[in-house]
Amino acid sequence: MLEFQNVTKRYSESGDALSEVSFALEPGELAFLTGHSGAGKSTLLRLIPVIERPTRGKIVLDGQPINRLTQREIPFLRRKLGLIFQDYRLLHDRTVFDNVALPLAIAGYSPVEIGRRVRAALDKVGLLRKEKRYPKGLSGGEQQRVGIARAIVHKPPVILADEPTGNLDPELSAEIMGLFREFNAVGVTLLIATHDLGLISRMACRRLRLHQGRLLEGG
Ligand SMILES: Nc1ncnc2c1ncn2[C@@H]1O[C@H](COP(=O)(O)OP(=O)(O)OP(=O)(O)O)[C@@H](O)[C@H]1O
Repeated sequence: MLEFQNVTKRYSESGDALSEVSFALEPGELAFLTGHSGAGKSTLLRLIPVIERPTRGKIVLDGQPINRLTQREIPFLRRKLGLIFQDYRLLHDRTVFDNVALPLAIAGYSPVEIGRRVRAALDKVGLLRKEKRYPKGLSGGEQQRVGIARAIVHKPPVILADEPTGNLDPELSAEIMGLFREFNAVGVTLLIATHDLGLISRMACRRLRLHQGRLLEGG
């Protein structure tokens, strides 16, 4: 479903953030991406939606090599991905409903279809009754669940999460991980970057470990 072949990412300011990284995730796999601060986790995740491009090497998503995609083709690639961030990245002047609806509105879905899909996504994360609220009035865990609903509303086959529980206490983190497991149980492929080694040990999943831009384990 996702393959990295000898991927290197060099920043002119700071050198190689990733060096010769190779791994493959099968459809329906759930893997954690770990490593010290600055190991290259965020860089690796940013290459997949083509927020950044690799310096060398090849990346294949769902059978499609993504290296040479044009700017026009990138939105179609991103429809296969659900992106989840540590800081939620919600729009604070929009309701919960509108935040989750945003990707569908951009993709041109009809209002009826948007309503149906947004409510299904909010139901999945347990926030159906809060659709009219604004993000500021929600707890951190609830805000992250809005971020997750937004990431899954278009039913992507792959979810990428960058420190999704970084701002949450252990109980809420476990809740979020429970949601990821549910998505995984219906066949979604997940790659989750995290520092939380306790959480990883409890989940018994594959671990890709980066150290100074190199994949030391799990490749
Ligand atoms: N846009 C950028 N321009 C220049 N250097 C960058 C850029 N983004 C990341 N880097 C550098 O690349 C290296 C890897 O950073 P990255 O953010 O991928 O690590 P990380 O493992 O996600 O760290 P953290 O856990 O602290 O978020 C670091 O040395 C960082 O300074």
